Amino acid sequence: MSGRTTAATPPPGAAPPARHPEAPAPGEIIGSHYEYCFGCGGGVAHGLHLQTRAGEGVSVTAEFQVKEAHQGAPGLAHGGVLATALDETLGGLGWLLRVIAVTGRLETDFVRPVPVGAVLHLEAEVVAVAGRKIFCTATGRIGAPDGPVAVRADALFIEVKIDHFIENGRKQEIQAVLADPDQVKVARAFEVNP
Ligand SMILES: CCCCCCCCCCCCCC(=O)SCCNC(=O)CCNC(=O)[C@H](O)C(C)(C)COP(=O)(O)OP(=O)(O)OC[C@H]1O[C@@H](n2cnc3c(N)ncnc32)[C@H](O)[C@@H]1OP(=O)(O)O
Repeated sequence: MSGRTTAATPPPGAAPPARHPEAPAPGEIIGSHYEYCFGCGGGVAHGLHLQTRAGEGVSVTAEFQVKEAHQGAPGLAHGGVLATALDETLGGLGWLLRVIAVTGRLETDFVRPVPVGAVLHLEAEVVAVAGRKIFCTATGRIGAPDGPVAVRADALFIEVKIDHFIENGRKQEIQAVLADPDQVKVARAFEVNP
C-alpha cells in the first residue's frame, strides 16, 4: 500500500525536465557537494559515503553499503538512514539540471528490510518541473540494480539560491566553506551559468 499525498505529484502543465547542456555525462561521477555532508561527505566517519553517478536523461544512480553504524533493529538498516540515502540520491539530480535545490517533501515507502552488509542500488530521476518546484522519484534495490525493491520515494525539491545556505547555516561552517575557493567554485557554478 502507498499512502501518497498530491504534494509530490506534478500539477497539470508541469514541464518535462530538461538536462542542462553542461550536465555531467552519463556514467560520470558527481563529486561530493560538501565534505561534511552525512550523505556524501568523505569527512563523516559513519556517514553514507554515497557516490552518485549521472545517468541518461535527468537521472542519477548511487550505491550505499549498509554498515553496523547504520542499524535500527539488530542487523537491519535504520529507516531514517534509508530515507537519507534516497534523499541524498535525489539531491544529486540538481547537478543534471544545474540548479541548487533542497528537499521540501519526501514521501517514502519501506518495502523490505535491508540487512547490514547489503548494498542498496539507488536510482533517481526528475519527473517534471514547475517553476522552482522539481518533482522526482527514487528507488533502492537490494544487491543489484535489478534486485528486489526495498525502498522508494516520491519527492518535491525546491530550487534555492546560495543565500539559502549562507543565511541559514551556522556561521562557523559557512565561513569555512566561503574561505575554500574550490567549494565556492562548485556552489557558484550554478548561479553564474544558469
Ligand atoms: C555552500 C555550499 C552549497 C552546497 C549546496 C548543495 C545543496 C544540495 C543538498 C542536497 C542534500 C540532500 C537534500 C537535503 O537533504 S536538503 C535539506 C533538507 N531540506 C531543507 O532543509 C529545506 C527546509 N525548507 C525550506 O528551507 C523551505 O521550506 C523551502 C526552501 C523548501 C521553501 O521555502 P521558500 O520560501 O523558498 O518557498 P515557498 O514556501 O514559497 O514554496 C515554494 C513552492 O513550493 C511549495 N512547497 C514548499 N514546501 C512544500 C512541501 N513540503 N510540500 C508541498 N509543497 C511545498 C510551496 O507551496 C510553493 O508552491 P507554489 O505556491 O509556488 O505553487
